[in-house]
Amino acid sequence: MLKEGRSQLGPDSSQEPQTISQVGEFDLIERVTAGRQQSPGTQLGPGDDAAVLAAPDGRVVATTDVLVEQVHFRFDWSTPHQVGRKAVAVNLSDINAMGAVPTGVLVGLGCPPETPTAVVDELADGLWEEAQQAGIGIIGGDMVSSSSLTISITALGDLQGRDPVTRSGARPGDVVAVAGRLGWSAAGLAVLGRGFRSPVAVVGAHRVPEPPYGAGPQAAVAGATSMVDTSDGLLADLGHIATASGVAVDLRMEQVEVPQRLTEVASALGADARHWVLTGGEDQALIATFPASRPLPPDFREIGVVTEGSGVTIDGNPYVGPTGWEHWR
Ligand SMILES: Nc1ncnc2c1ncn2[C@@H]1O[C@H](COP(=O)(O)OP(=O)(O)OP(=O)(O)O)[C@@H](O)[C@H]1O
Ligand SMILES: Cc1ncc(C[n+]2csc(CCOP(=O)(O)O)c2C)c(N)n1
Ligand SMILES: [Mg+2]
Ligand SMILES: [Mg+2]
Ligand SMILES: [Mg+2]
Repeated sequence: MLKEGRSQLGPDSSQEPQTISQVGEFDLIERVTAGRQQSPGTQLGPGDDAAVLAAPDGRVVATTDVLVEQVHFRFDWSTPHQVGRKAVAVNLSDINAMGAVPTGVLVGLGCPPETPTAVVDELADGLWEEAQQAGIGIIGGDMVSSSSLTISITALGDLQGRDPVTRSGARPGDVVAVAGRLGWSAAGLAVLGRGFRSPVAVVGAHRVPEPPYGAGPQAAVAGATSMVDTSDGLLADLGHIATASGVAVDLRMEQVEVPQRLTEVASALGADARHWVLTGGEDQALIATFPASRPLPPDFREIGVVTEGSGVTIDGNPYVGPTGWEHWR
């Protein structure tokens, strides 16, 4: 609700404000935070100089991902609600990739003054919906004026007494496995980029990723030696494991599924579905390595092996071309 005296409305102050500059900073904060349900671990939520969260494990997992209009999303391709969900999902995905469970998120929002109030309302609903799906709340944030709409999220998580699963523990002989979708978001991006709005299965995957929440802790319990989420692309993100662990990774292409749905979309667009699966980002799948002696946890499927050496190969051959998204390239 708007508080009297704060809003700078035009001559007819009974009108609902159309833009956020008419609402003002503090009423906007009130608008996006009021009446929301926090998790039991939140001892102090939004409203003070900082929030206070319980840290049951005694350690806190912390990660940040920033999303910028025209770089990470477009409002002619996605609704504000979808953008809000995606912004939280990509952050919770990094908590998942450490083998942790999320405990709270903080949301920094930069908006141009002419941003419609309805856009921020819907964005906030999307942010909250994805957070609440994970059983957490938005425990704080910041609102500033900016030239393009920017969402900077910090996610916090709990290791539940387990060691974090880092990028650096893969060992020769380990199996490489994946949980979640690969290539779907890139297919959706290609469809939207050509001016189409369907098929909804791929467009939806681009608008709101579906990270395999729960598979991260599952991998940790199953003894994963390394893990990363796919934000830039399978080959690029596997490259982070190879580099950090000082090993080579070889993908076995007969094990890497190229879904029929993606093949159909690719053939309609004259594109290459295999390329989407190997280098498409933003699916927020998990790639992990496991000792070959241990059974893979249920959400994971084998896609390759870890060997001695360096870099990522496919059936022993290097991949030619960009392996994933890189900013400024
Ligand atoms: N400006 C920065 N200052 C300090 N550390 C940073 C900065 N930018 C990135 N990092 C760190 O570098 C590492 C890699 O960052 P990156 O953003 O690639 O990770 P990610 O979130 O897994 O990937 P993505 O951004 O594609 O989702 C992370 O540990 C991140 O915290
Ligand atoms: C309008 C628009 N154009 C292009 C893309 C594709 N894209 C942007 S950032 C990124 C990698 C992950 O980002 P980060 O590394 O910052 O986490 C990808 C694949 C998009 N989502 N929206
Ligand atoms: Mg990551
Ligand atoms: Mg990330
Ligand atoms: Mg990235």
